[in-house]
Amino acid sequence: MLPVVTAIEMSKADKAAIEELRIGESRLMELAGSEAADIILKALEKNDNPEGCSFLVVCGKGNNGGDGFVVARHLLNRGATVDVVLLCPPETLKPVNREGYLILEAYRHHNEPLRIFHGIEEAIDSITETGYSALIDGILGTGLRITQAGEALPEPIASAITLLNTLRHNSDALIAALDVPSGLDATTGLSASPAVIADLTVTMAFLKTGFFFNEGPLHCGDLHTAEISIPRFIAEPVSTLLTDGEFAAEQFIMRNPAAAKHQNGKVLIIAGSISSTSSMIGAAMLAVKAALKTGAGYVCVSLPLTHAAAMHAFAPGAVVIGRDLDVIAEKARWADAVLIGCGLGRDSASVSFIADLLQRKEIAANKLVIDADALYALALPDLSSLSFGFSDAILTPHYGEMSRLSGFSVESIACDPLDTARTYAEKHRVNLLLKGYPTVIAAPSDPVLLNTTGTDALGTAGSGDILSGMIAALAAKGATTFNAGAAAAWFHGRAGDLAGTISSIVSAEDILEAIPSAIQEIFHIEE
Ligand SMILES: NC(=O)C1=CN([C@@H]2O[C@H](COP(=O)(O)OP(=O)(O)OC[C@H]3O[C@@H](n4cnc5c(N)ncnc54)[C@H](O)[C@@H]3O)[C@@H](O)[C@H]2O)[C@@H](O)CC1
Ligand SMILES: Nc1ncnc2c1ncn2[C@@H]1O[C@H](COP(=O)(O)OP(=O)(O)O)[C@@H](O)[C@H]1O
Ligand SMILES: [K+]
Repeated sequence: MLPVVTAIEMSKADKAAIEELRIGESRLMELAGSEAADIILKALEKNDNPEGCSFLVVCGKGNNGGDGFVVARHLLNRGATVDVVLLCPPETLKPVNREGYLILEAYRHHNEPLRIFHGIEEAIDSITETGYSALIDGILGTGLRITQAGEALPEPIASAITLLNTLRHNSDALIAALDVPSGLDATTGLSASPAVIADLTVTMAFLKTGFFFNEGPLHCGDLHTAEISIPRFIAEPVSTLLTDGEFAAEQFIMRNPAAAKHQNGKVLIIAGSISSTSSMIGAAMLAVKAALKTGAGYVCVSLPLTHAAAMHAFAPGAVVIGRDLDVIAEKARWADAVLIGCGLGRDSASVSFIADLLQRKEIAANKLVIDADALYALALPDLSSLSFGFSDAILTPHYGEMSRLSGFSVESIACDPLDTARTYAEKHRVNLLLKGYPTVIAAPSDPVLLNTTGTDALGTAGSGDILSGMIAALAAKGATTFNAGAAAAWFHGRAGDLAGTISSIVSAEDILEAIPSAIQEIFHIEE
């Protein structure tokens, strides 16, 4: 799994590479610039013949601008035409960046196809053509910190960003951002005003957390990582990792050829409810079917027995038990994992039923997936300490449920889901899967995982019930609830992708049907 770092973690890794490994800063910058030039030319499909291509490289006063000077030189070396805009007086550049700039000045004396504009006004006055192949953004990188979305950037940075976005809009030129699209906070993904909208981002050494949250995905375009000789070990321990297919495959434990149903993952699902005014049996049905489609050998579901026939018609393989607490506790002892919550209801009788269940040792000591109405109950002040008694549990809130559990507003959770999930998991000593895009999976101490599979295809009623059933199945088959949560999020996202070509019309039933393909696909990747 790839590391994903904050701006502070990146700067620590830079510092460690320079001080501990004694890699010179100019060596890092040389690699950053030459790799970026290579990646940009490949993205333009001009790697074999860059001659005839022209580039505009805009350089700020920090090291991001330093990367820009190196990119400009390598593009010139490959035969391209280059215009460079320097946004600050050259004498204010720090030595490593001034060196890059002075080399370019020296190139000019050799009649290279290079123009250097000093200041944004000179650039705007001189740039008449719109025939650039790409516009390269070396204005701001990980050094930018913003405190709120839409924060105004000062001049000349604001005009430089506007120039890039306008040229992109009025021509065929792509914007390639160096390290981070300028104006985007590399840690939070909050964007300043204005901020570069890149077609591709060539990031140095490691992906940044800000690419995945808030406005990050809207600004980055295609993500490429440049290897700049900052080895992974120097960034350890990594606090955030990106899930991938290989990780998901490892958590999917295959059936033993000689194994019977009760050896292939026994799941107990306590879900669904019926009142005089409504029925939420569908939530139980989706969770049950999802667990079966994810390969659970045996699924038992507790729901009002009046609905057993409907459940049998939908999922004949499932066994139905009623609501007797002792019968449920006995089944929990039999099960390898228990899922509680989907559609259980929020009236006082349902809440006390859930509280009774969560205090039963057969349930609390088992692998436990807690979703929906069980999260509602757990958020009540009297019950919030119950999570300390769980052996291996995962809570699966969306932002609304997280708000109730944590007391933070949905807005503040959306602003920093990574920190919200990490802090809650640490404080309550429980695993937490915070649903969203991306989904964040946090444990009390392990690194946090990010899952980026899935699209708005998953934004349909019942999609979360399906995810819970999938987590319970993977946990029952042998994974820890943390790993089962992260792997299920991966498969769930892929099932959404495979469920239909038009994401806007994907339904919960379509996602269910696509689960086997999403799992099979992983094993094809591995072959
Ligand atoms: N050794 C290193 O540190 C390496 C750094 N590299 C590059 O260096 C970049 C980071 O360089 P720097 O730390 O110099 O920072 P930047 O080049 O990102 O620029 C920081 C500048 O932005 C200004 N700034 C910060 N917040 C602002 C705000 N809210 N409004 C207006 N201005 C603001 C700062 O005063 C500073 O002048 C990386 O993104 C990467 O491109 C790479 O060359 C690899 C090696
Ligand atoms: N636009 C989206 N992109 C990616 N994933 C999404 C999107 N919208 C919803 N999802 C995913 O769909 C699921 C919805 O869960 P939830 O809100 O609990 O649904 P329900 O309560 O209807 O079962 C979560 O896993 C969430 O991450
Ligand atoms: K940049």
